Amino acid sequence: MSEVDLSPYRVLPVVTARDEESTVSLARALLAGGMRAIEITLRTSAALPAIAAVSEAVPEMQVAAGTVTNERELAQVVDLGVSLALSPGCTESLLAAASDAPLTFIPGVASASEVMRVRDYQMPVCKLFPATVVGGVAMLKALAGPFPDMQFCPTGGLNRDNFRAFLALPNVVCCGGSWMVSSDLVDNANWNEIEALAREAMAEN
Ligand SMILES: O=C[C@H](O)COP(=O)(O)O
Ligand SMILES: CC(=O)C(=O)O
Repeated sequence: MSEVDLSPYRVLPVVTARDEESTVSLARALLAGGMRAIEITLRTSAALPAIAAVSEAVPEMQVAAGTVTNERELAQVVDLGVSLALSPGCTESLLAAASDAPLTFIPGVASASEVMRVRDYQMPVCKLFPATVVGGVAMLKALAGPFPDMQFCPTGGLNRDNFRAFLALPNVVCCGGSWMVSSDLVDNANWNEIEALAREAMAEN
């Protein structure tokens, strides 16, 4: 595994790609609002071309692949030259493949046992998913006790009202969310509002 440091990004926008053109416009709006990383989830057939297009057209942006759920998808993003990949979960086969892959991998966890499984692979950062469902801030405070060496990127249920409480925790390196890239904003090409929401999220972090 290589090491991409998530700490400078603070808020990772979690994007569902519609097509290459709109995802490039979206990435430009996020960048204009001060965001320097974007997670493009493998939830649509547009995702892989959109990852390639944003990497090419917006080189200032750290492009991450999200929703990587198995070895085949991991291989696809490695082939694209992606340097950062995230998953909602942490199967043994995915952890084993990712630990040998030339990228930084952030697996998803929802329990102490899953944190232990990830730590067995010497991966220091986990996505807590779905963060607000599995205990939110209280869960992260509780995990800090047995796992003082682990850092988290809580994702799932975060919004403009609650994300700062997550970022204030010492074991939170970054948080993820889609509130600034909601499908109605993207479908309506509302880049100005996306830029404003990104700027608001990045203020005073
Ligand atoms: O599955 C959802 C994404 O990981 C982000 O979660 P969110 O839409 O609740 O911010
Ligand atoms: C849950 C999430 O953020 C992901 O699919 O990577």
